[in-house]
Amino acid sequence: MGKAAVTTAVVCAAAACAVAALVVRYRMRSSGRWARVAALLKELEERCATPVGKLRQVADAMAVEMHAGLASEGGSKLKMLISYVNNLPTGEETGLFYALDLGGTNFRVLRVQLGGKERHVLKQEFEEVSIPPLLMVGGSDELFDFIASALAKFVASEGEDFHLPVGRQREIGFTFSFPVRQTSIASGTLIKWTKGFNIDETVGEDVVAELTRAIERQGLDMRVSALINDTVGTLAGGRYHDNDVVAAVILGTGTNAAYVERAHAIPKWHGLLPKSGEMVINMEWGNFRSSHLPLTDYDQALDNESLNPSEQIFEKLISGMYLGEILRRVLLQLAKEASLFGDYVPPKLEIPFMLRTPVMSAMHHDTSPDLKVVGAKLKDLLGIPNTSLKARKVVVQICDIVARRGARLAAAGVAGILKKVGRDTAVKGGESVPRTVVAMDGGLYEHYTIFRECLQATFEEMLGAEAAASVVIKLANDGSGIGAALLAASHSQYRELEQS
Ligand SMILES: Nc1ncnc2c1ncn2[C@@H]1O[C@H](COP(=O)(O)OP(=O)(O)O)[C@@H](O)[C@H]1O
Ligand SMILES: O=P(O)(O)OC[C@H]1O[C@@H](O)[C@H](O)[C@@H](O)[C@@H]1O
Repeated sequence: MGKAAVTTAVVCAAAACAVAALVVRYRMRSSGRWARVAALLKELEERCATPVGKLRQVADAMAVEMHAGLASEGGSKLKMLISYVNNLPTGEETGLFYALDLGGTNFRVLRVQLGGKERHVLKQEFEEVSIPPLLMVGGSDELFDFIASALAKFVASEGEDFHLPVGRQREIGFTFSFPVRQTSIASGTLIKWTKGFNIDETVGEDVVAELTRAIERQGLDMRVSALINDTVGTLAGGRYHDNDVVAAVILGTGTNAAYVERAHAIPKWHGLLPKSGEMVINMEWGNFRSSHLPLTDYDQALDNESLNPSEQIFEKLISGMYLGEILRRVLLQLAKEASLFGDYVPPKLEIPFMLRTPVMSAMHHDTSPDLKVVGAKLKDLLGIPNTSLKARKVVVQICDIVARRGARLAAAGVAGILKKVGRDTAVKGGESVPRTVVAMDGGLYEHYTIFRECLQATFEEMLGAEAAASVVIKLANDGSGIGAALLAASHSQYRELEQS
């Protein structure tokens, strides 16, 4: 073989060796990378684990904290707020009533013409607007003026089908989805903001007075006849259609629960005992905290960097505002520590709340063989193109771990309430336990199917088939809107006139 040929052969051989070495190095690095991914996934799974024994401890702790919160003000992280609702709708309510529902993401205005026992809701109309994020952290008057102006526009569109007796004021049920220390059915001071709201000047103020002033600034002649939390509204709306409703849970941007307590079981209540012998309690369960909660470093970091550090820990584990953010934090860690998306960290993955729960839900529900929805969301929203199927599968696995932890903890919360009211077993004191209904609402519960189904299955796993058979957990869609209007009706300033 000539010299040139030998040289060529040697060069080719060397090149081949180099390529082989590169391939081996790549494969080794790649296998090392996926081993690191697997290790981090395993650690996450272990830290987020919610075996049924742990869930029972969470449920027991919830029931204990409920007792403590009813015993004295400040007795527990659970505020167990008196709602001043001691008569739930009878179904006989009649007339035109408005409802305003200020939630964590959306603001809804609603009007309803009630037709009494036989005819119930004759007609209802509502509008929903997203709350401009800047108003959540701006001035108090700006927020309430935004609400009042939306109300004024809505009232102006009132049609012939809605009618009010001559000379009467339009009345409003005001649903305010934040913790309020109520002083009556239609007054109460804001304890603190939660979720994405943070307006210092409103804290400690009477939110009905704030709204009333804003309504006057709009030149509207309307009166707030009931101030309620959205869980209380959902309970009232649920009871309107099903007399067995004893509790309501919201799983939306935030999370919370309300339930019907026996008035004599509220040591901190020094008012007159209501004739009904009952009082609806707004638990503010988002602030629940227990050593049994499976907290990870991701949760800790999220809490430390939130608007309300060390507050609303239960809410930060299970509600819509936070599930997507937890997922983002885990993906960021895997991108940094295990090059999940290759040798660079996608810049958008560094931005807090860049990954919202509806996107997480869409990826989690992707059933396509190549997970193309996952690929598209990663590319379009996070600027991560050309992800491998392997990486997409990891994303779905993390969605599953985070969402199931949230759903299982929510189920434990419901079990805790039922334990408090003695409805968590099939038989109590020799008597079979009556049918018990928990009204659910909120965009997370309504739209995140895997989350909702996991909550239901976990609840049955915790209680056992026999006890769970007497408990119905059902969606009470927009219960808080109708509920607020019903409670406005049952506390109307004209009620005595109608009864006389
Ligand atoms: N398709 C979805 N999948 C999962 N979560 C969703 C979806 N749509 C909305 N959500 C969650 O529901 C929340 C809105 O809940 P909703 O009850 O409608 O309003 P609010 O919390 O303002 O009362 C959103 O913040 C989001 O976290
Ligand atoms: O309907 P949203 O906005 O998800 O609110 C649910 C709960 O969110 C919590 O943050 C509030 O403290 C509760 O009062 C409220 O009920």
